[in-house]
Amino acid sequence: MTAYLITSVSVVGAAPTDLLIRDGVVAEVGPGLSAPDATVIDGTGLVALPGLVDLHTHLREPGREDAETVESGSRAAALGGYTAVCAMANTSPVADTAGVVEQVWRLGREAGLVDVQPIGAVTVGLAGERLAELGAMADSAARVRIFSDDGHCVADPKLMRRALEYVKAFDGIIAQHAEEPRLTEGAQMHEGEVSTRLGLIGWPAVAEEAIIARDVLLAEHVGSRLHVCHVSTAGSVEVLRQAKARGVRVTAEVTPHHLLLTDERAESYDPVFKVNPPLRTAADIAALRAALADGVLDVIATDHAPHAVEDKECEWAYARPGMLGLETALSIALEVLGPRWDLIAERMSRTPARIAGLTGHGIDPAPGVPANLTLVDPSARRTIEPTELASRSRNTPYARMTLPGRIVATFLRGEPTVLDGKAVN
Ligand SMILES: NC(=O)N[C@@H](CC(=O)O)C(=O)O
Ligand SMILES: [Zn+2]
Ligand SMILES: [Zn+2]
Repeated sequence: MTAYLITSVSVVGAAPTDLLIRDGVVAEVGPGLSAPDATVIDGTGLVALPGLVDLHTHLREPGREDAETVESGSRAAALGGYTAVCAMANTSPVADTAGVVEQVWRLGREAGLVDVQPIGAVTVGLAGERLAELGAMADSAARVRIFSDDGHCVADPKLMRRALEYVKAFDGIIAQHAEEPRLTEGAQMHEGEVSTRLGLIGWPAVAEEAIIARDVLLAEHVGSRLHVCHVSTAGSVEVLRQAKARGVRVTAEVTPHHLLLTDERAESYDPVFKVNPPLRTAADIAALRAALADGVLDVIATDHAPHAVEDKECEWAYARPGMLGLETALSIALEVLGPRWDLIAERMSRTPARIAGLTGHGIDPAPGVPANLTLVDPSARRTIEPTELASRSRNTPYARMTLPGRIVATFLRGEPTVLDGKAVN
């Protein structure tokens, strides 16, 4: 195993120091380290962060390997500075049994680029009718702790209650895609001025807020853990703020795209901007950013949603919702938050690792800590070229945009997965 000496690097924004990585851990931290056998990486101007952790990734395997595989998505993740991702269950077949979650987990180990932690479905086939084998998935080799029907809402309140009750036994979490289906029938974009002007059926903010309000009450009643996926509206933030003030065990995530892009992007009719929940208004973005800073929103999660060309390059109404996220998330965080490294580490690494129970991740580089970390060049700017992404899909909403920050290297348990900005394997 090669040792790595990273010189003059800022650890989460602190004054420059040296980092020695050896035998899978951070062996030493301090100025003027020497290690003759180590490969030296000049860290001048770079920031070391604990490896990023994504609570919400779609890897598409099994079933849509043309759009992404566990391996291609893992490579995209590593290039984005991630050392662990949670893989959503809306694959084909659905990850609703111990067999499928173990398959995804095993594929992740074989790829070896990030730790892939499968999320299990809440209901059989994501159909919202009966609970999946949550216990069998929890007891499987994949040790599933987060369950979600993401892509669909667990709309039936009785099923949602039973799911929350069930996972309480092993301190599991239900991660909800909050969308009241009756309020979003035929919806194409955010319901507001722009949808009226374009004549597209709207997806009202209240369809999200009503489910979150119901679910925090259910979680409170049951005393169980709820996680809210991709929060997109100012009203949702207020519901969450009140629930947290009451002590409800709820956590919430926001995506990079909901922090940056507005519903006006739909004016182009370019389906790359079609996503669920839809892009909202500037006022929503302001509320989401404030909530991310004050902690009502716990986590930035990518909702990386690769789609094949034929599912995206078609008429808006027929296009699948979803956008790529893994390879651009840190740049968007820098664009939105600026160089607030401690906040970035908290929202993109420490807190998501804690929520998912991923031991060894989300820990700032310090002696003895597993060497799961990433090196960022904050002064670099890069123009996003879809064909240069490692994802098998091309549906990035940031094509040809110039964004701050570049991932220089990523280490998983002391082994580089990315060096000089390029994937190692
Ligand atoms: N976000 C999306 O627009 N799409 C996701 C599903 C989801 O996250 O709801 C997908 O699987 O493509
Ligand atoms: Zn969703
Ligand atoms: Zn999703």
